[in-house]
Amino acid sequence: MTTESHFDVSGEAPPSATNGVWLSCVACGTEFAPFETVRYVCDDCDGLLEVRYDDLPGWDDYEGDGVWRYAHSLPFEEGVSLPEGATPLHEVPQLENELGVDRLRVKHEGLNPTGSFKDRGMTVGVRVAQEMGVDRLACASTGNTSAALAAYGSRAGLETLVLLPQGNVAAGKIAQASLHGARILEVEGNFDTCLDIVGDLADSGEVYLLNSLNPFRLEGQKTIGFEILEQFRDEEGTYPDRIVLPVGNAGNTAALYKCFRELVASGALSERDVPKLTGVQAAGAAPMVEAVEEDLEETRRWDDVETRATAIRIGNPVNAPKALPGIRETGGTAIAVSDEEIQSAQRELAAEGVGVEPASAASIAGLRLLRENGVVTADERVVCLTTGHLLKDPDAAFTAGADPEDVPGTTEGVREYLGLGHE
Ligand SMILES: Cc1ncc(COP(=O)(O)O)c(C=O)c1O
Ligand SMILES: N[C@@H](CCOP(=O)(O)O)C(=O)O
Repeated sequence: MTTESHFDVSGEAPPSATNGVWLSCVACGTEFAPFETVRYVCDDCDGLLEVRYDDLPGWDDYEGDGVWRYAHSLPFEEGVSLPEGATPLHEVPQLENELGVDRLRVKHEGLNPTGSFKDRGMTVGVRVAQEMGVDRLACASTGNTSAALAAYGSRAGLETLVLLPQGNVAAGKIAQASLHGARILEVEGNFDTCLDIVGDLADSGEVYLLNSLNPFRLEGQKTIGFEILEQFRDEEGTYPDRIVLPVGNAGNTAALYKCFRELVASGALSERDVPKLTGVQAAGAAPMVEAVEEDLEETRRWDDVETRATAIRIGNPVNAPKALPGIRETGGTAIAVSDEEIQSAQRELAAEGVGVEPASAASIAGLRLLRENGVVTADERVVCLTTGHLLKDPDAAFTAGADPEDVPGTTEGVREYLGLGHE
């Protein structure tokens, strides 16, 4: 990983900082006060903003469990919490053996309170919304962000509005947003259209945007990285060589990269221990893979996206300017997988007891391809991120799983059906 980069996260607090926290534009470096004015991008150049700290802690500064264990790396000491984080790092011995890597672990973010990693971002994002004094939160969503926003927003007593792409959101996620009290707008258009619209509403101050364009959301998601490194190190005595993750709006890729850079800047992690960030997209929605393969500075917007992994059915990843350097500077890569490969991986994870929604299984499907083409070598220690719970998308689970069988309502009838002997 190179440290000579405008993504360097060390530095002295500017006068505009509040308690050693400020915002900095990743494109031009302009600095802003963090909580005085609501802004999502740079006033000068529209570049993405990131949260900066004058004090970057080391491992010993962390205490407790979950997202708020890492409070010293966050803008506040505590937030609206359900609580979130502290998800397991599963061993998956069959997959490890079959894929042929030295170590394979699965970080299952589906075990967060609303069933996805979005809760990590919302616990911080909603705390910031309270600080800003806003009363209406909003997001565009392929489903999980809306579920998390609805839950954390209602817990904070704030109004929530979610814009979903009509016909392309899994049932479990809409059910969550609905029951947690969000106002749900089903938009004629895809996720990127929803984000364009809610972005306009946010720009005119009608809503507070809690998509991952909001830099505070990514601070919460950054804790996935801290947790993976600590858990892996505690179990294996070393750090993973590679983290493989599904990519949609590219928030997690950006957040993990920021985690690594902060740890390097504080001296808590050496550069040679930084895991290679490896993104996986569905072949029908793969602008990040295209940008990596063609060595583009920016992603091209894909207007027509299609995949059964609806969570990553995204053609214009807003965090690409943060995530592409993350992939490149850590020595990682990006790869596209088919829906069939995703479904097989979903079954393979399920066979080890790990129930995930389709987008999550993309990480395993991608790792398989990268092993087959030799990009990932047999001596690697790999963590695959699984981002959402199986029950988020019951239809996909039924399609991938076995059908229930009708049987008579008697023991004898069931015995006969199963071909078992009589007593
Ligand atoms: C289950 C799931 N996996 C992966 C992703 C992609 O994550 P990111 O947008 O951070 O790339 C999303 C949403 O975008 C998601 O809901
Ligand atoms: N998969 C996401 C898409 C939106 O991503 P975000 O991280 O920008 O909120 C979802 O669940 O909506």
